[in-house]
Amino acid sequence: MTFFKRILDALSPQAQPPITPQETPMPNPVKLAIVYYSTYGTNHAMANEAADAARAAGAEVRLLKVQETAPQAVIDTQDAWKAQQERTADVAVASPDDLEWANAILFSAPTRFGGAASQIRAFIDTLGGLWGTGKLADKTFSAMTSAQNPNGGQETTLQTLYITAMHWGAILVPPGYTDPVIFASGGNPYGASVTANGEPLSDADKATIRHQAKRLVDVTAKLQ
Ligand SMILES: Cc1cc2nc3c(=O)[nH]c(=O)nc-3n(C[C@H](O)[C@H](O)[C@H](O)COP(=O)(O)O)c2cc1C
Repeated sequence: MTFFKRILDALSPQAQPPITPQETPMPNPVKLAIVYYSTYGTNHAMANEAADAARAAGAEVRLLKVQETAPQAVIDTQDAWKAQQERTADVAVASPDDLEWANAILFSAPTRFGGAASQIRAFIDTLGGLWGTGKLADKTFSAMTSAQNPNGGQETTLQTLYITAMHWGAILVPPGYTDPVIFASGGNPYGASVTANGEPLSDADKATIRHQAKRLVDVTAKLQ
């Protein structure tokens, strides 16, 4: 084989296997921790949708539920709550180590009387050690919520989660009005805000959640 033939062979299309986007590993993938609490399944579905979109955007994702704090005897009195607990028995429970690992964080929590469910606040209250050693600073952060009513307190829930993230020194990445899908799902610029009515997520809600998750990954990648 001549020298030139060897060069031509090496450059021929057959010598180079086609590279598909799935096969191209990101050199430095965004590490996203999606931390949710869900009594009945809405925020779990939101977290799943966000995880799917974030992975499609190239992120390495940990999908994590927070530890339930309600007594089992109380959960057992509600079939829907118990069913959700059983459905998600295999989902890993979030720990401070997961937030230390992540460089992007997405919270999803139900609205309770205008604030985030106490289960997610209880997880937040375990983060003092990380915060105290500066390990929560400089991570990107975004938040999602649901409430039974269209104006049942979603905005205050998201704002209080963002206030917490500001105490960490996080970089807030709300969706704002960066895409028309935000308007179609109610127009909340702070984050995806589902009206929890027992129905599956609407296409408009899914589109907003996917946009928010992808934007979080894209902005984090630019900052890396
Ligand atoms: C104790 C409690 C307080 C709630 N407070 C509100 C509220 O202030 N406004 C509202 O619209 N829905 C309220 N809800 C409804 C929850 O927001 C709803 O159940 C939740 O968004 C469903 O999310 P999940 O399916 O992920 O649990 C409340 C529910 C509970 C159990």
